[in-house]
Order: sequence, then C-alpha cells, then structure tokens
Amino acid sequence: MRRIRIFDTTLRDGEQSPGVTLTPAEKLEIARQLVRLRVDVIEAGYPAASPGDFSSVEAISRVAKGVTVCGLARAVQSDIQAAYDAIKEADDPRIHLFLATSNIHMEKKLRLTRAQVEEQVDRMVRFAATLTPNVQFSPEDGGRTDLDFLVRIVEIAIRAGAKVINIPDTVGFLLPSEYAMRMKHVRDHVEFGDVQLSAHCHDDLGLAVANSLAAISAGVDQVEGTINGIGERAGNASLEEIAVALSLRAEQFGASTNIDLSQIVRTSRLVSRLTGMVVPPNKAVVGANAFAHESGIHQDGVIKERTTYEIIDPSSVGLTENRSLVLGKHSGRHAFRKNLEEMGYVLADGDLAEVFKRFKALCDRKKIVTEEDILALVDERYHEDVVGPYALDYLHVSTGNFALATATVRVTGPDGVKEEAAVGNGGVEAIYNALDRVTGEQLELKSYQILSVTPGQDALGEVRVQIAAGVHRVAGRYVASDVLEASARAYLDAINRLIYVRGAKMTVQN
Ligand SMILES: CC(=O)SCCNC(=O)CCNC(=O)[C@H](O)C(C)(C)COP(=O)(O)OP(=O)(O)OC[C@H]1O[C@@H](n2cnc3c(N)ncnc32)[C@H](O)[C@@H]1OP(=O)(O)O
Ligand SMILES: CC(C)C(=O)C(=O)O
Ligand SMILES: [Mg+2]
Repeated sequence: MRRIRIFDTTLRDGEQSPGVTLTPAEKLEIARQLVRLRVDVIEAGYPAASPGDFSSVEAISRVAKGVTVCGLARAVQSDIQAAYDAIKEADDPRIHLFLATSNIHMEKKLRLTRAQVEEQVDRMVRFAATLTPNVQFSPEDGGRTDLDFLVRIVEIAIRAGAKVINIPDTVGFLLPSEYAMRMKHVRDHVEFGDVQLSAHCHDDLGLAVANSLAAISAGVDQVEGTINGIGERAGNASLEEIAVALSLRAEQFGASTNIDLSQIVRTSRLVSRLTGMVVPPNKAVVGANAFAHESGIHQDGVIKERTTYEIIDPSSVGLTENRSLVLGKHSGRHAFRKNLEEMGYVLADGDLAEVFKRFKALCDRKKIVTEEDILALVDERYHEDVVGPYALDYLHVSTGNFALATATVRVTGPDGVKEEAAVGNGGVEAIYNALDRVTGEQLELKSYQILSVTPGQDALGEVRVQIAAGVHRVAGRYVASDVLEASARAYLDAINRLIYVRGAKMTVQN
C-alpha cells in the first residue's frame, strides 16, 4: 500500500484565516499536538513575515522532533534565507518556496514575463538547495496555469534541486476530475525520479477534500491541508476528513497515512479553541453532530446496530471518555498527572503545579470535572504564558431588568493600576465600556460568542470576541465558570493580542 505523506499547514495557511492570530506559545502547543497526531510535515509559518513568525518557527523547529518542519518563502533570497535560519535546527528542515505561474498572476500581480518567472524559479530553487537538500517548490495558482507552461516550470524546479513539487489549486477553482487530470499530466510529462508530487487544495467551491482525494487516486505522494479546514477565504482541505476517508476506504485508494486517528478530536478542539474558529456542528468527523442521531428510525437502528447509521466509529477518532481514574476534589497530583498523560499532555513540574491548583479551585465550584474541563485548564495555562500588558485585577457588575448595568474594573497595565466605571445596556457592554476607558483604545466589537465548554449548569463558559482597531482585527477568548468574568478577560485578551499584532505583524483585512 502506498504511504501518503500528510503536510499540515494549520500554522501557516490556517493562520491566514481572517481574524486569526496565534501567539508563539499557542503555535508551539498546536505543533506539539500535530506531532502526537503524527503528521509528516508541519509548515510552521512564514518566517520573513515578522519577527514573531520567525521566532515561532524557530521554537517549533527545536521542539517538534521526528517530523519535517517547513518554512514558507517567496522566491526571493531574503525570504528563503529567513526560512532557512528559522528551521535549520529542525530534525528535517524543509524550505518551501513559491512563485505564481498562471497568466493572471504573472501579468497582473508579479508583472513578470514567462521567461522572467522561469529564470527566477531556477535561480531561487538553486539558492534554496544550497541551504538544505529538502526543498519544496509550488507554482502558485497551478490550478489555473497553462498546462505546457506548468510542465516547463516543474522541469526547471526539479532540475534546480526541488525534492517536492506541490501543485496548488490556490483559488479552489478546479473540479476533482480536472485536478486529477492535471496531476497525471504533470507526472506523465516530467521525469520525477524520487521527487514527490503534492496536492494543496482550497475550499472556495466546497471541493477541497474531494479534490485532494482525487489527487491521491491520481498518484500524488503528499497532501496538504489544515485541521478543521481553516485557512485563507473558505479555507483549505480538512486534514482530518482526508485521513479518515483514506483509513476507511484504504482498499479503494490503495493508500494509507501515518496519522494517529485517535488524536483527531483532541487536535480539532485545540485548534478551534486557540484560533477562536468554531467548528460547525454539522462538520464531518469533528462537528458536534457528526455522531448524533435525531430521528426515531435512525436512533432505533443505531441502538440495534451502531453501523446501520455510523460509518465511522467515534472512538476511533478519539471521541471517548475512557479515563481510567475519575478526577475530583479528593484526587492528588499523581492521579492528575496520570490523567493528563493519558490525554497526551506531559507538563513540566511548574506547569503541572499551576494547573493542579486551578483544578482544585474548579473542583470546589463544580461537582463533576470532565476531560474537557481539564483540557480547558491546560489550554488556559499555555494561554497565560503569552498575556500582554493588561491583566484584570477586579471586576464588579451590577445589572437588572429595570436599570442600566454598571461595571467597575481595576486593571494592571503598562502605566500601573487603573480603575474605571461605566454603564451599558447590559453587563457585558458596561464592562467593555469600562475597559475601553482604562486602556484608552478605540475598538469596534465585531463579534461576541459564549460557548459552553463543558456540559451541565455548572459548566465552564468560554467567551470569544473579535475586535477591530484600524487595519487590525484580532480575536480574544477566555474560559471561566462566570461568563461576565470570561467576557472581561476575553476582551482584555483581544486587546493584549492587538498590542502584540501591532508590534509584531501587520494583518490586512478587507
Ligand atoms: C497563496 C498563499 O497563501 S501565499 C502566502 C501568503 N502569505 C503571506 O502573505 C504571509 C504574510 N505576508 C507578509 O508578511 C508580507 O506580505 C511579506 C513580508 C511577505 C511581503 O511584504 P511586502 O514586502 O511589504 O510586500 P507586499 O506584501 O505588499 O507585496 C508583495 C510583493 O511580493 C511580490 N510577490 C508575491 N509573491 C511572490 C513570490 N512568490 N515570489 C517573489 N515575489 C512575490 C509581489 O509581486 C509584491 O511585489 P512588489 O512589491 O514588487 O509589487
Ligand atoms: C503557498 C501556496 C502553496 C499556497 O498556499 C497556495 O497556493 O494556496
Ligand atoms: Mg494555500
């Protein structure tokens, strides 16, 4: 059976989702989970984009062992050098460079002739190959590139030293049969030798997974995608869907992956929490309804035999509550550590002590502490490593159905401790007005969501906000058992990220 390599670009193309900004600590945490998921390649970021991106890729290269770590670069020497400098300590560093080859991109965006593009691909792939033997080249907008020219460019890139050729359907335009034909055509017209062929699909027509699977049938060696299908515009191919489809229909594809399917749900939840991108309930494999049965006839069938209506065993993708030790107020550190290890988290002693303290505090407020509660606590711990200048010290809210709500906040910030009060139409608005006064920021609240992280009346609530200020749009989130406190802290989290983004990176929004 052929082995398909899984190239994860959650931290690069996934982070290109509008409104998503991951901090270095969050990227590292996702990278650790991708290692547990056993992806083959982690595209860790775009090192030339900002000092923050550079140091995230560098940190991931040091920590993510046994996996290829890749940095993206334009076909320019400075980007390629930055990518190499950031990944050079990885076990298997890969430079991924790209240059657009469709007529529209060459004429209107790059303003280069075909001959100039050919020359630049040759020169830049050669340069990258002097830094590392593991060079991947992508003709951007390969899906709309003239076929003869595509073949010519691929020949040039391979001759110059590329070891992986990725043909992206950058704008998600192709149909599965067309994408498969394109892959076959390139393979049949170029001498590949041991060079790998790779697929990279976008979901503008909702075809990213179908196109990726068609490419696998057409013989590609690698597929690229993101967890939960996040990414630029409508997103990328959803890796968990590809991995499960390949596993379930291995015979049809004659291909398999190295993915540990049991890590899928955990990875999906982590990415959703850290990016603030909610997984739609009807999303295949990882949506909340993916294994839920509503109608009587279906329920009857599932009770009699699960496989009447379920083609995927939920436990195979990690949807289980199989903890051998039940945690509660009377548990000690050993049981807590063991549970975390069973969930795939190995924390340093200091981190463990901190999370354990929060766990005990939570036990005083909640009768049953679930696996999701503990995962939320662990995530919050990592999350707090990256807080910016503002921290909430005190919050008091007074509200009712006949009165304006009032909120008083005390916040420690770059200029010391400040206290402010404000009114609003509801408690949350009053809090946000008070926080605007404390921070002096002119912000527009773009979205506000409350999610119940865990079940039951005493559930932990997660608040996710998106705020806009000038050209920047950032997300913030916080988990707490009180939703007003979570609302305040999520808003401050977004402000902290805004300050981080302003200092480290420009995000351009429509
Ligand atoms: C399909 C994709 O997903 S591509 C990856 C997208 N990811 C990103 O853009 C990462 C974040 N980007 C950034 O931080 C910035 O855009 C940077 C640092 C890469 C470049 O910033 P700037 O130098 O200010 O250029 P800016 O982004 O405004 O414009 C892009 C320039 O690169 C050129 N360019 C675009 N793609 C390529 C390429 N593959 N190789 C060489 N040059 C390219 C454009 O033609 C334009 O050149 P021009 O200034 O001569 O007109
Ligand atoms: C950088 C390339 C591979 C890309 O993301 C695309 O073309 O979609
Ligand atoms: Mg892409």
